[in-house]
Amino acid sequence: MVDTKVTREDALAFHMDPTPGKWEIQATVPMTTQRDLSLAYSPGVAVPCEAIAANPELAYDYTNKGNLVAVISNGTAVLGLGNLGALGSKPVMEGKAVLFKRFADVNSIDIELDTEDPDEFCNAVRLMGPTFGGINLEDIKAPECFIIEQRLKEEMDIPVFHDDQHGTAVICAAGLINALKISGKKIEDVKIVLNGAGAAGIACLELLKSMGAAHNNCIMCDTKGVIYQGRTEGMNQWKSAHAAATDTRTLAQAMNGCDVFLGVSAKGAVTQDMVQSMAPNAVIFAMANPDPEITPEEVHAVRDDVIVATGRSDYPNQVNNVLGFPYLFRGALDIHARAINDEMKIACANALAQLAREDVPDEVALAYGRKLTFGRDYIIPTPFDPRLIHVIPPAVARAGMDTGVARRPIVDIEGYEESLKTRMDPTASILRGINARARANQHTIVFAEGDDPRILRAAVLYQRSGFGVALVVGREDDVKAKLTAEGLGDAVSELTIVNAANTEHLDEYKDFLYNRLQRKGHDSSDIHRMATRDRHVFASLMLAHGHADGMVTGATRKSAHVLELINHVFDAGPHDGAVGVTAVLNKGKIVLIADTLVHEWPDENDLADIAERGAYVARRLGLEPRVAFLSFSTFGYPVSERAEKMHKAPDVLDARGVDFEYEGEMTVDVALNTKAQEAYPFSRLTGPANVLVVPARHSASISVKLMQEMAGATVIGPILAGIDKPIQICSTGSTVNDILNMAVLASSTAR
Ligand SMILES: NC(=O)C1=CN([C@@H]2O[C@H](COP(=O)(O)OP(=O)(O)OC[C@H]3O[C@@H](n4cnc5c(N)ncnc54)[C@H](OP(=O)(O)O)[C@@H]3O)[C@@H](O)[C@H]2O)C=CC1
Ligand SMILES: CC(=O)C(=O)O
Ligand SMILES: [Mg+2]
Repeated sequence: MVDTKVTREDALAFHMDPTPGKWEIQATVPMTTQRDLSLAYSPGVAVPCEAIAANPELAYDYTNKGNLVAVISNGTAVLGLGNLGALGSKPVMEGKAVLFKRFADVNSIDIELDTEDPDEFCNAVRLMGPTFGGINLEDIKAPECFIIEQRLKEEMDIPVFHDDQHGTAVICAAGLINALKISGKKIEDVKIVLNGAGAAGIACLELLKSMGAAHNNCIMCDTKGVIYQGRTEGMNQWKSAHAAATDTRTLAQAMNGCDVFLGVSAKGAVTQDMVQSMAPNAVIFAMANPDPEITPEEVHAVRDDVIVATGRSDYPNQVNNVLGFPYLFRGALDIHARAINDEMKIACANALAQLAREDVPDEVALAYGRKLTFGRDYIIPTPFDPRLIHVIPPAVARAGMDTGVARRPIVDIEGYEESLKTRMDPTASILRGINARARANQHTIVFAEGDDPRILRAAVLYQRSGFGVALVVGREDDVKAKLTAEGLGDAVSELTIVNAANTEHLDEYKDFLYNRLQRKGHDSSDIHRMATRDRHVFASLMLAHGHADGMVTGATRKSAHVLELINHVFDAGPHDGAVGVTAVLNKGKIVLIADTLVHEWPDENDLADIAERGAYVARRLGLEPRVAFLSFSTFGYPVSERAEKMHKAPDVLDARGVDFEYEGEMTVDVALNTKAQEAYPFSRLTGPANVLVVPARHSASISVKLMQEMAGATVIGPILAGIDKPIQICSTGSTVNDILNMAVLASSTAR
């Protein structure tokens, strides 16, 4: 099992911070001037209104309809939790909406309808049809969901898709295609038992039968047991269609000798005895959420030849509709589809199955912390696979065009595939990589400022998120009181509190410090005071002695002051090759800015050092470095004494023969904008720069803080590079999340 423990507190905090819920709305047009107002609203808005009234197709050009999907529920079958009502279902629906955005760049809003009456439900949805490019129905119980979906499909001219039925069926089919390939069985021959005759169950069995599963080989069960021909209790027309000619009456009897078990029912419905009675090389998809019918551990305890999948992300083989609905709708929206038909669903299932059989890119392996190769523990792509967005929607769109549901077919399908690649935020995969490396490293991080509640919360999160061990420097009674005040009293026993009074290494630390500082004006009582009372020095001493792998500090004091203290223990001055590198993430881009900490006014040799350190950090983050030396001039114009050192720095790197791309001097737009780069065809940069070496510390500070304040960029760092242990220096305004990010970055870059 992948170690991603989630506590009740984590789940509630995630839904409360930074603002209640999981999404908000942003404008895509400027709304600052009188002219903007006149265009966006009256009188300008009248023009597209009249155009659309005359030709409804134009709604796809002048409104957000074409990329907007409603996730609609009445909360009658929320995951496997039962009828929680419309409001109770809202967290799941908000979640589906953000999954649409995150995985396929589809804008989505959740709508919870407070009715269990299919007529009322259908009326409400039908009336809002003009707003959306598609309707994703979610967590509506059977059999009402069948009536609702069927009626809305007939009445609406946009795709209406009940995710729990068809999304689940598509992923289940994709997984089963591959599981049967591995177990060497054919879908036409296998005996299938499906538990749960609701929305998901009926749709799964229907799709599998349309793909070749034999009616006589399939048995469906519900809370009353086997659905056999002639049964009357708890029946409806959809169950009747799958009633089997069989003498078996219970799930246990049905599973005896079967090849495939599919569970879309409830937690714990399957026992180990049932598993033992299945045929050799059996397949079990226990898809109930949040808890499966049987856990992989329970299966593996009694059988080692079974291929197991669940609906959860913390086990291998996640058979969950998150792999389907974002991409099915992406493909459907991009052809302005009238519907999502069976051919589009089957195309999606086949494309997913095919993708799992292909070589997996390193970045996916990195994000999951393990090598993924087609086999028992990898029968279906993982949700964070970046290929999904450009592989699955084209397959769906093609099938839609071939079957006549496209209002606007795609002419250049290759161009379409390329455009899909640019939809996703590349910083997400970088952050995932950093997290995965940190988790794999399991490093110990010392948090120097254990008297600050933000630091304590970040330390608790670091440990609880499974990154490794967090040590906090502080007084035990103070840390306990502060954790308790933060509502984290239970974390007191989890965190290791370190200080001069409880370490056995104090003499060793003091000797080390005395040796370094005796000729720098510090006597032994200074040394004692520093080692015992200054938490920055104490934490640095722990790091220097290998009692931690990385350090986070700076949340309570100015970084220049903290750096001075660290310098008592480490050679982290400008002449020691130390450099501060800050990562700035915004709008899908990541750039490293250096030197943000150590060199006040670097000369060309220092600038070359800074470039080398920046390139090193870039590689540790999984980026291939492209370094730009920034100035207000580009390649010698305008001539200025101040720009001269930036002009010369590339020559220094030429002489050093480094193994990364660099160029300069140049203005920041030339460094970051490929269009602006076209004016300099001789430039050695093959793309936008990702390491920006700035002329001085003041320009570094100004650019980072400007990005943070004006653009809302995420800033991680500075990380102190060039010394052999990672030290992260936060800013005094850092949030808990910023501090956690810094700890994770320190951990991922530590050796
Ligand atoms: N992994 C995935 O992607 C997905 C998983 N699911 C999961 O599937 C489950 C069902 O969802 P959905 O189809 O939407 O819900 P529905 O309410 O439409 O259907 C539930 C069905 O399960 C049956 N059932 C419930 N408990 C048991 C049990 N202990 N033994 C046998 N049958 C039982 C019910 O039987 P009866 O008819 O007798 O009441 C009913 O037929 C949920 O756990 C859900 O989380 C759903 C969609 C996607
Ligand atoms: C995954 C999903 O949609 C469900 O469990 O209901
Ligand atoms: Mg669902």
